[in-house]
Amino acid sequence: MGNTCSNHLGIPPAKGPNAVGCTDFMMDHTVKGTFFRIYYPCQETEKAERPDWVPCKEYFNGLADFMKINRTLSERIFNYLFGSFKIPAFLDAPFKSNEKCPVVIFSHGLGAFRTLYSAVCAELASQGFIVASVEHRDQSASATYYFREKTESERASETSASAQDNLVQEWMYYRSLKHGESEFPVRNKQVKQRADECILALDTLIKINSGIPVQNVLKTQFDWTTLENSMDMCRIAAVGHSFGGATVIEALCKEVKFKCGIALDAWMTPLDDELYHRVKQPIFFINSEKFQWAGNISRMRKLDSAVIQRKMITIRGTVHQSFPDFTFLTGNWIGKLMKLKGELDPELAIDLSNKATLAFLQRHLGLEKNFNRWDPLIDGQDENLIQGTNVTVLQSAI
Ligand SMILES: CCN(CC)CCN(C[C@]12C[C@](c3ccc(C(F)(F)F)cc3)(C1)C2)C(=O)Cn1c(SCc2ccc(F)cc2)nc(=O)c2c1C=CC2
Repeated sequence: MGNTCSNHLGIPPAKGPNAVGCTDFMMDHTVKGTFFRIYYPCQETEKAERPDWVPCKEYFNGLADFMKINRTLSERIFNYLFGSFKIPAFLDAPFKSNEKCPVVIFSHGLGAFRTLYSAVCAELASQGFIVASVEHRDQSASATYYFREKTESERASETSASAQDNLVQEWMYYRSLKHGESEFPVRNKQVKQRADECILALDTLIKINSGIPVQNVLKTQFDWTTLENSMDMCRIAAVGHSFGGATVIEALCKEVKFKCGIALDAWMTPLDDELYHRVKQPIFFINSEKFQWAGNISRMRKLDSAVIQRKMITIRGTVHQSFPDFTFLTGNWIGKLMKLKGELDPELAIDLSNKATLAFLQRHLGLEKNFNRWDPLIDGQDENLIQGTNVTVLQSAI
């Protein structure tokens, strides 16, 4: 848990009936491969430990770049503030489920990376889902890494004794917009790559499910063959936060295997106008009260349909950062100061979002669970929810 003085802080444990395991997967040695963390229902084990929430310091460096603050100073601050937090899951715990698991592919926001949404992903896994939280290599992540083969000169230059396998770990950091560079072309190219990476992650899970051997370049203690025939490949959804919300819509458009999508405080700017009439699956927009604006909402309303279920709710007293894990990891006043927390208790906020998400997934994946008890949340029926949006959108803008 966090440092002693703030031991009430930490990412809330998942509420579902299953214990949650997590492990990492990286395919092949190129930046074009897929890299994701999976969260899954696991056997209760005492011996497995909880992994660090931020896997290595390069991520803090990347966060500093993203927030345009000095690296060395911020690395110490981040390490002090967040360095000791663990995520609510057991690293490499053995997979266990007595039924086929529905699948969720999760896409992070601008400047985030695969581990920062564990309160959402672990909750879904505790309710029986297998969740792959993708780490994007479109330079929208604060940091990410991949392996490449050593070049001749690299091999030649190293001392023969140290020559491990011939792989080099390469770090890729957040690419900020150049001065005067227009945003749309960059973000539109990124959202297309992000959707492809979500589809590649799904294809990898399909291979694993059908027993086709896939190579994980990361050395983990997890036995991937235990996932053979464990996933229900007719029940697949995409979920994402902010830029990841746009990625959900792009991915639904490209891949019909995604039966529905849930966009958490979606940022619609990166999407092509001609995409809106092409996407055919149900979509659920779960918005914060403070982040949205008329132009963004009117883009979401372009997806309104009389025949395909499109829903929107707004959670009162929430901010953009109410969805990633940071919202749980600072005290109240610093959290509000840094806009990591809204007025509503962060655990209540994410609980409402998760329950509404589960109800929507049950409805559109045809699950036989009891998530339908949270159906009223889909229509904003709760004191902390607004049906639709609090933002006033001019009728003409739709
Ligand atoms: C000047 C920087 N400028 C960059 C364009 C704007 C920076 N910014 C607001 C921030 C992220 C903030 C943040 C994080 C983390 C701490 C910490 F202290 F807790 F670490 C503090 C303060 C800084 C709140 C956003 O970009 C908001 N945002 C996000 S935030 C996703 C995220 C990123 C890093 C995380 F660690 C967790 C979550 N994802 C999106 O897809 C989109 C947007 C905006 C449009 C599309």
